[in-house]
Amino acid sequence: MTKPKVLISDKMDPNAAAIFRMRGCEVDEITGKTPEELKAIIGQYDGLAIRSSTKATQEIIDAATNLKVIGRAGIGVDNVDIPAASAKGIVVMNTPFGNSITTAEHAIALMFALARQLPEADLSTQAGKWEKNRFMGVEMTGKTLGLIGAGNIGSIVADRALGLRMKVVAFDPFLSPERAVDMGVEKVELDQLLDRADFITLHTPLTDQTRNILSKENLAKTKKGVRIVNCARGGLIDEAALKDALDSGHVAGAALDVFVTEPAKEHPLFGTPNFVATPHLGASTNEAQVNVALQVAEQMADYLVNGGVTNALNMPSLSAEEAPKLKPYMALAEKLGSLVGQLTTGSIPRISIHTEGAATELNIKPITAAVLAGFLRVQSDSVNMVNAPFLAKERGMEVREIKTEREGDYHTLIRVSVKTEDGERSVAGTLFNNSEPRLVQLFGIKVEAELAGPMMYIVNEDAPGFIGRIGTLLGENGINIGTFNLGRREAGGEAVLLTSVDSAVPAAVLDQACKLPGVKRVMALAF
Ligand SMILES: NC(=O)c1ccc[n+]([C@@H]2O[C@H](COP(=O)([O-])OP(=O)(O)OC[C@H]3O[C@@H](n4cnc5c(N)ncnc54)[C@H](O)[C@@H]3O)[C@@H](O)[C@H]2O)c1
Ligand SMILES: O=C(O)[C@H](O)COP(=O)(O)O
Repeated sequence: MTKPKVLISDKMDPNAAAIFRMRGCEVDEITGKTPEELKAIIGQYDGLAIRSSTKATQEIIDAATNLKVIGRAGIGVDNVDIPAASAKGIVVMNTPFGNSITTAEHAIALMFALARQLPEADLSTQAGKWEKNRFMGVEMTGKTLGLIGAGNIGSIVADRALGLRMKVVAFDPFLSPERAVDMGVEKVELDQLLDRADFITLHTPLTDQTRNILSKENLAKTKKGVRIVNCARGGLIDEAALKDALDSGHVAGAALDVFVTEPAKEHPLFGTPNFVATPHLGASTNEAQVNVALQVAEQMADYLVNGGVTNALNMPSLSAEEAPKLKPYMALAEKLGSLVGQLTTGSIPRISIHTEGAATELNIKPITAAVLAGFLRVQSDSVNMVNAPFLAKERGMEVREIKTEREGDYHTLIRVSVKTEDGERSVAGTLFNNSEPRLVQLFGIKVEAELAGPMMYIVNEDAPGFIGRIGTLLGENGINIGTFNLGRREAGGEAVLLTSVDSAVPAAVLDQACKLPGVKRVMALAF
């Protein structure tokens, strides 16, 4: 088996390359490439490991003919075109916790830098000025910190600020009142935060809702003398309005680690009094870089070598505990999806995934993704569990998930139903020995079949002599039968045959089968 090949395209702790090699991947470390240079080489790689410098744009993704996974050694993935990656079936992963403490500490460090004007005091002192009376700071104890965004990093900042005896108020629409109580913060609306905070720190991703959250208007609503720290993403603050507010003295200090345009080698804010800048250093400690490098390499290698998925942003994650239990269910789900996909034509406005009995205890998302992948792969080879939900949505398919905890005829069951122009059609399967996928119902007819390899599907009238005739036809054409699975609605009624064969049935043989007495439909299937 050829080894998966990974490109590390941003500066990363050497542990990442070591882990990739240890886990059986080939790895190249090539940093500082221009987009054109990256485009020229990306086709060779199965995995791309990045930090924030590499931009995984639509153009790069289009050129990435073999790419299966993009791993971000860090948190923010605004440098990855996730819809483009999803459409191409590429998993995008990040390491959501590896650098949170370090970044929170940087935010606290910048708050202290502003409170005591540390950078200016250092410059002045080392210039031999000893300006003891110029630098009058403020105490943080007793002051109010306004957190915009109270997720992983925001909550660590809150914890440290409470340790400094600050009062913490937080604006985060997704923060539950219970979590706010646990964190020891007061949940407030943005306007209240702006009105009350002596310090403001930002900890949200950059989205349409958070872009310019500290706009000119909102900066005007802040308390006079406020100090602002942004260690999250450039674009959360209107930089021109911030410059005006610093110049007017309304804002007493601002510290930015991140900028609208990076690298920020020149900027109107540079040189403004009470302004502190760092070059996107939030995650830059030895500890955080080792954490994210180890984690991203483990996660990516897991996916490339074993198909394990952790911290993916565009597909359901499978924990190490869940994976072994879910694996046979996903195989069953994919086969059922594929069977329905092969047996139905025309537009499918709705697909329903119904679990019964033991299957209901599992995370249904990977099962749904596997059904959709099996179903849509009939139309395109490039469909996988990552892009299948996305493609289903794009094709206007409603996806329903239904659970019935009570067991029916089987202790565990997955039923896949599609709405077609001729009505609802469904197939169902179970697991024998908790591990072997079996089809148990096909369009309302009970059967028992293993869906594997090349198969032939026949719908016929139940009548004596049919089995002999079909056996003879296949035998005369040198096609060996593996399994022979029959089912019927009632004696003499509609019957189905699903037979596995050792070689694909040629079109001419399918034609001859179609002409046998009582045969209504014949199809070759493949699993
Ligand atoms: N400077 C750096 O080097 C550095 C390092 C790590 C992370 N970051 C950035 O910090 C940010 C936060 O990271 P995190 O790990 O805490 O993320 P997180 O997802 O854990 O938390 C983000 C929080 O923002 C909240 N949020 C979303 N929309 C909001 C809105 N409109 N208003 C207010 N709150 C909103 C979410 O509810 C969530 O609680 C990310 O953008 C990340 O990229 C920067
Ligand atoms: O989102 C992140 O993790 C930070 O912005 C860190 O970025 P970096 O890996 O480029 O330092």
